[in-house]
Amino acid sequence: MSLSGKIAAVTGAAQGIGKAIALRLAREGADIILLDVKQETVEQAAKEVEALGRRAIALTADISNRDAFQATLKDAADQLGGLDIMVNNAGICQVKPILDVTPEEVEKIFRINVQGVIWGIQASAKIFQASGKKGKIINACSIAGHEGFPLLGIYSSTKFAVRALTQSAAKELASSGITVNSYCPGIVGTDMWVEIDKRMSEITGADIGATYKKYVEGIALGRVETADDVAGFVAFLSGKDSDYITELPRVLWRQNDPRGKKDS
Ligand SMILES: NC(=O)C1=CN([C@@H]2O[C@H](COP(=O)(O)OP(=O)(O)OC[C@H]3O[C@@H](n4cnc5c(N)ncnc54)[C@H](O)[C@@H]3O)[C@@H](O)[C@H]2O)C=CC1
Ligand SMILES: CC(=O)C(C)=O
Repeated sequence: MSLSGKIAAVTGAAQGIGKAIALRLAREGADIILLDVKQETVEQAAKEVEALGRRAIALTADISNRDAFQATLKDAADQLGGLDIMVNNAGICQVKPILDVTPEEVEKIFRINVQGVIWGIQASAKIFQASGKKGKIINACSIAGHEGFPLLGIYSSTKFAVRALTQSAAKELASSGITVNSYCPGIVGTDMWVEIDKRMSEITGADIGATYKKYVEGIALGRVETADDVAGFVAFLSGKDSDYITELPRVLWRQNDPRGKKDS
């Protein structure tokens, strides 16, 4: 697929899945706006994009700060000549029993994982609409957005919210030709999982590495997902071949059996 001539923004692009997405979209020909709270590493990631022959702008911004996030994104899009693809990837995890979680902790993760996605949808949709572009919005959900996991309850609830936002935005923005989808990885071997494993071991007493191993052993394909696996799917959602896909993931419409029997 070619993304030549396209401009993509990726949040949380300093490392992990976001960085892999930024580099993959650049390899497909897109110029990239990379945004993260980590200044040094996001600038380094932008240099890697430039080394692929693409234009890159590194932004240091916090997606939970609506005004600053939206203003820096708009400036960068103006500088590069527009925006075609918005990847709302940045997010944080939290490992804690529901009974122990504090109001500050709940507020923090919802401000980043949920509000940050809302501000990203708003900012990019307004840029697409102003330019008349049929842009693509792609949000980071998770398998935890489909099933609540023990000790990941608050995190899971933020990802359920991302799924709802994706579905609603897809319906609201379809008339502007904007598609809205999300990716829902399982266990991806990034720093996020290093942190989850460490926190799980503090809470449960399991050895370091044991929780990660247990989760990975349950994967049907027999190996952990990589950031590049996720980036490949996001590249598909960014390109022309996915033009008629919106509101992914969704529960497929249940159809009656044409022979007259109802499916169960
Ligand atoms: N690693 C995994 O197993 C899975 C991850 N995900 C989701 O994928 C996304 C990326 O995850 P990873 O790359 O694994 O995480 P990571 O922790 O390795 O990287 C996240 C990046 O987001 C940035 N970030 C965090 N808060 C930010 C904020 N307020 N504003 C701007 N940037 C911020 C961090 O600085 C970091 O560079 C997250 O939304 C995560 O919830 C979903 C399913 C599985
Ligand atoms: C971090 C995350 O989303 C999972 C499911 O591990």
